[in-house]
Amino acid sequence: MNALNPTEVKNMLDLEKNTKMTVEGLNVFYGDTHAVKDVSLNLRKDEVTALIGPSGCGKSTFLRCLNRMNDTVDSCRVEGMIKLDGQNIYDKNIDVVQLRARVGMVFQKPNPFPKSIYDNVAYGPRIHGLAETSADLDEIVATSLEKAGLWVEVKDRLESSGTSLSGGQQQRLCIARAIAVSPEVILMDEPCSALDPIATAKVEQLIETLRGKYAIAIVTHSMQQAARISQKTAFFHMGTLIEQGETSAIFTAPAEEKTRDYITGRFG
Ligand SMILES: Nc1ncnc2c1ncn2[C@@H]1O[C@H](COP(=O)(O)OP(=O)(O)OP(=O)(O)O)[C@@H](O)[C@H]1O
Repeated sequence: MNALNPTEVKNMLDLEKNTKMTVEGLNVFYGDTHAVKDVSLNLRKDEVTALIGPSGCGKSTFLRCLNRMNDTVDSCRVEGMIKLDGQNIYDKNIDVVQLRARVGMVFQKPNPFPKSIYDNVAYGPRIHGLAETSADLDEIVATSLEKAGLWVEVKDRLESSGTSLSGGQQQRLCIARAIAVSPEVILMDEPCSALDPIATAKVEQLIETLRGKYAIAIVTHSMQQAARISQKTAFFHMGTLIEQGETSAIFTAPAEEKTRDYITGRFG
């Protein structure tokens, strides 16, 4: 075998250094339904990865395995290996509450708690003991709201209910809530599908500002959105990962016919 040249070695080390999560041979079943079939995919800490594909192809199931949200579904069985920084997240010694702080999630429908804006963001840091004093907590809440691009809009009404905000603001509040516990990965399951175009644009801008600070995986039905916000794209079809790669390549020169048919709107 030929030795690797220095550039190849550097590329391999960079890849290793920037990989946050690795998924190898993932199979997921709901009873007899084989929802995800032998999927292997890595998430890098400096990138947004978009998961696309027609309804029912297993995108959400895949995403929900990354922080063990599927543990809550009785019929769900997960096989294969998912590692966070090299550690198997399905290991019996893993504390799932800690895991979900490290791998946060934002859902399709904004789901703020029926509490004040302040308490929505403070909830996680409180239960994880991240603030020693109330001033520390104030600081975490303010910083998280700033990072979520919501601070200016809510700083004078922190005691108002989170549910009193507009849909787009609620979604950014949910992102602030995820950020508040200093996650390393943020999973987003169609975070804009319940939002109007202006609120969608704000969330997309926010994702762009979060890129590089967190590994981000986003399920989206909008191919325009995937093209705008992601660096990597993975195309699923009937539980199988058909193709993955640079977003620009997937959308301009897909290798697989199925991918081409999907992105050109022939099915889905
Ligand atoms: N809780 C569940 N119980 C049983 N089957 C489920 C459950 N959740 C998903 N499935 C099945 O698993 C398969 C994959 O569903 P999944 O929701 O992951 O697809 P998806 O690509 O995210 O779809 P969509 O784009 O419509 O949200 C489907 O056949 C679905 O019916």
